[in-house]
Amino acid sequence: MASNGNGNAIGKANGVPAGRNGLPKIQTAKRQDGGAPTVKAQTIDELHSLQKKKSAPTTPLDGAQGAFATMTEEERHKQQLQSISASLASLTRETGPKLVRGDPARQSETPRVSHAPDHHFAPTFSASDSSLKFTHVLYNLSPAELYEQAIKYEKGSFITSSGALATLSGAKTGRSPKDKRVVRDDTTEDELWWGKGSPNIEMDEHTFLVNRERAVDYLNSLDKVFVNDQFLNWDPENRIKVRIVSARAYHSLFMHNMCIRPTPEELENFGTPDFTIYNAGQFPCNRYTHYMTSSTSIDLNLGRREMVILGTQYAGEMKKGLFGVMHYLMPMRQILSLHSGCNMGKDGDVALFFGLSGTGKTTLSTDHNRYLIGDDEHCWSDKGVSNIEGGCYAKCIDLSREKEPDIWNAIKFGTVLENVVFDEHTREVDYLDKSVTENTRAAYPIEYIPNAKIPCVGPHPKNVILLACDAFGVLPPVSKLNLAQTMYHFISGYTALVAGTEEGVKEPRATFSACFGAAFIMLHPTKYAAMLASKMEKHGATGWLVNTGWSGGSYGAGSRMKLAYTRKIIDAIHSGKLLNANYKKTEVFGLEIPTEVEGVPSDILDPINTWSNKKAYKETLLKLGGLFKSNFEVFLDYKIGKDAKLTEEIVAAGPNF
Ligand SMILES: Nc1ncnc2c1ncn2[C@@H]1O[C@H](COP(=O)(O)OP(=O)(O)O)[C@@H](O)[C@H]1O
Ligand SMILES: C=C(OP(=O)(O)O)C(=O)O
Ligand SMILES: [Ca+2]
Ligand SMILES: [Mn+2]
Repeated sequence: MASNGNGNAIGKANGVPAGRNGLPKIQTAKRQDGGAPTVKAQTIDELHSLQKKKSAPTTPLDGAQGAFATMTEEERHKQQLQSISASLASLTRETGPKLVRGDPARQSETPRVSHAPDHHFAPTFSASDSSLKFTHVLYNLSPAELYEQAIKYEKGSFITSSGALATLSGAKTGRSPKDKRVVRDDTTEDELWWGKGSPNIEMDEHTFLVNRERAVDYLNSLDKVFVNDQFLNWDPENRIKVRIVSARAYHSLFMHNMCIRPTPEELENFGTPDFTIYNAGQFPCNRYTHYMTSSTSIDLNLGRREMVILGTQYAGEMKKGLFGVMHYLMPMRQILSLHSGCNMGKDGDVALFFGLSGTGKTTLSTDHNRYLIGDDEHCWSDKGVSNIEGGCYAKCIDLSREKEPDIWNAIKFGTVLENVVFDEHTREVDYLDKSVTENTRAAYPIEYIPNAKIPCVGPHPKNVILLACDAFGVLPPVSKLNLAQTMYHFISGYTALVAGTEEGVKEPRATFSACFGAAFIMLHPTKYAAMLASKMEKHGATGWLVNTGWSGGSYGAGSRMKLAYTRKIIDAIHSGKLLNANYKKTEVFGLEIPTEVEGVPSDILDPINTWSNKKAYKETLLKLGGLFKSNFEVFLDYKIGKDAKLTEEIVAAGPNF
């Protein structure tokens, strides 16, 4: 600042006499008390030990409540280690792994090493070296601790300028649905959906155990493993306890963000998990193992309540794997599991956003004017809706502060940023850069969204919005559906697979995925459809089909629907205005489309107006209609619900030409 004749400006700052260059002089004078305050430490090690106070996350008890209130910290640790030791025990050897709590690198600082009780440890000559080593358990670490672990030990971990943890997921940057297998046993044989169209590719119990042993051996061969004990489902009566054993801080932080985080009291009473994931993703499966067709295998065993991951580090496998488990467990309790986002207006009006990956569930459910219940996985029970997860997983390719401010602001300390590219020096992320993958992702706790509704539950939905990203550009931006049409489109699950989320998809391609989540459903689609129909009917919900894909031509010729327009359409659905608009019926699909929506140019509402070549439009429309018809053929033999009339209506609700 230039001097303007004010004597204080140069001579003194805050009353401290100025030294050379006008800067305040450094105080070196001795204090009256005989010296500057000194730390209460005699050695450097002691000084460092002062830095950290004992706290909750790894020792979750404040002593007051709970059945274990009388337990000492040591006893509690012992019990936790016993439970984890049981999780990690080999099924073929006599000895369980010897577990130690804490970071092996820090053992000098925390000398109190508690050994896992080795109940069946009896040294024999058959014991291998693996049973003689220790495995350190990093249990429910905090985000800060996980950052340190990642940055120290995992190549490709960096802190971005906004504080997020940038990581690389390795060779796989999307899910591998073709490598996902489900154990077919006497029970699942009858219960699950097998065969054409089903995501459940079978494997036998023995092969599962071979892969399980491989994963467990790999994990036990490491110096340390991360263990997360967390919950799924905000409906307290239907909460599921999950344990995730993984080798990377990245995976542990991802699940910390994505699952529901237990309070210290809840963790204290955690007990035995209902489901366990063994994530040995850095280690491949063995191609000589029966059924293995690549180095990647994601194996689900519902009987054992376990999942094994080999040969992929893509973190989405864990959350979507658990989603599959919920698609099995919840319908058994008459609860419908939904691959949908969910939000609620100020008046308590709830909307569901169904859609396949990349169609806009996360983007459109994250709405500054509404409460976010969740972005991806929900349950609909007799009491209303509940989120399964405790976090969101947003696509961030082309993310901008202007278009998606809430997601932008959620990318801060604690958030996992997968496979993004950033400036080497400033660590500013370039969200346009697809060098690593188009499927760049951010995983953050749901409370990072300012309007998150905690607990993440709400009343029965009023609107059921089916999102389709139509790469052909012939579906209208919005159509109002009757119940039969809603069911037809729900079972069809049409969209274009957008590049990146699944391996090998490089450009949008038409796909049909039953219930908008065929990769995750475990029962026949008509089971979920029947539940959805009866719930929508009972609670008077309206169905909508929203095309978030192309307009003005197919992919390559037209362009993606403007997000601003889609938001206006969604606003009109929420407000109830669209329910009472004027409608006309389209050819072929017989969809009811509004003639006007506030804030949206009327001419785009009927896609024919946006195509310069009307003949090409008509041909493309018929082509898509044909794809719908042939896709639906496999469902014609099934009855939906108890009422045969509904089935007939649903079949008739498809394209007609
Ligand atoms: N009209 C639109 N509606 C919704 N999303 C759009 C639209 N146009 C572009 N997008 C982009 O498409 C992507 C949708 O991804 P996301 O919301 O994460 O999907 P999902 O949660 O269903 O997997 C986002 O990157 C979003 O910015
Ligand atoms: C993470 C995924 O889901 P979504 O794109 O629906 O968020 C996925 O399909 O792998
Ligand atoms: Ca999805
Ligand atoms: Mn999503």
